[in-house]
Amino acid sequence: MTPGSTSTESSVSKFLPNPKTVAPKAGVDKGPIHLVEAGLPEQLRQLGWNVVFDGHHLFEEISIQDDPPIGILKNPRQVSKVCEAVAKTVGSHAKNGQLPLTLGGDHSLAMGTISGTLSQYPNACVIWIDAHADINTASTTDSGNIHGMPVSFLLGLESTIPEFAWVKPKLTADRLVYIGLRDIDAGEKRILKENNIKAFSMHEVDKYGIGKVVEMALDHVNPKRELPIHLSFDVDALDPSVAPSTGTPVRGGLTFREGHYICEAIYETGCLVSLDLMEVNPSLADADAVKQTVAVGCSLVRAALGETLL
Ligand SMILES: NC(=[NH2+])NCCC[C@H](N)C(=O)O
Ligand SMILES: [Mn+2]
Ligand SMILES: [Mn+2]
Repeated sequence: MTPGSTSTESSVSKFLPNPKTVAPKAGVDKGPIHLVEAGLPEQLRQLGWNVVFDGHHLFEEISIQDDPPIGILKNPRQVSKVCEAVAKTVGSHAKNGQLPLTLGGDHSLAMGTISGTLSQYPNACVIWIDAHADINTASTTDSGNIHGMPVSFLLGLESTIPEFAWVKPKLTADRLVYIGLRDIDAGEKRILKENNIKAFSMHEVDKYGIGKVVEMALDHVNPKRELPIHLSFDVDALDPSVAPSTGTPVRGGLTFREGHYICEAIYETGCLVSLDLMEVNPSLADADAVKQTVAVGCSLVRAALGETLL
């Protein structure tokens, strides 16, 4: 076990939606396979975790033949079903006292992971590391990509689609904080303001430094450092020079160290109960870029699970 932890097991659960139907750009489903093949489970064992690896979830059984758009939302039934299955699996790992690590896959999966986490830890807070807010509703989304919407479902800001009725709005706006934002749609800006959601964009990272930003983020969602934390890390929060293989890269992102610092600081709280690493997409870059992104992904996860520099 990692120093200071009790009998928590790391449950490496890997979930991927059907690439053809869920990911706006095919290939995001292959990210987890690369992370696992790069040796992530073994690296976590080296850190002292007892890793229970669920295997690669391809969700063929959920392959829905007829999934026409709802409004402009793409593959809504498929995404909903996969996320619901993910919610159940994450919830049952958490119930067993394990720490679910979910490797994506696109960020719509966080609807599942966070629902699962909240089923076991109803008072958990969410720290969302991303270039994007992923808080569009069915009426604000321009792309129709559900990976740009999971937060609005989790907060109950989007509840007009019966296919997603299983997503119960168990998260409240005051238990959510963002770090790394820099590409926000107009409708999302309005939603963030109207709901008083705390967000540290790259502007604040530049202004205060990452140490202060993480401290302020924790002070907002977890002032006494006593609530369970779900960390949802979209690899596109990092600058594309650090993590190039991702579907929606945005320049001006977190440095390698800033990304790792966030993970280290959250681990240090002792409150982490569930972790996502999303949006590694090996099909979108040359082999060296893929290797680099996968290596960074593995090392972010290690940092969030206790690896230290000294
Ligand atoms: N998980 C992601 N990569 N999200 C990007 C979302 C981009 C854009 N805001 C959209 O809604 O389509
Ligand atoms: Mn995202
Ligand atoms: Mn993103």
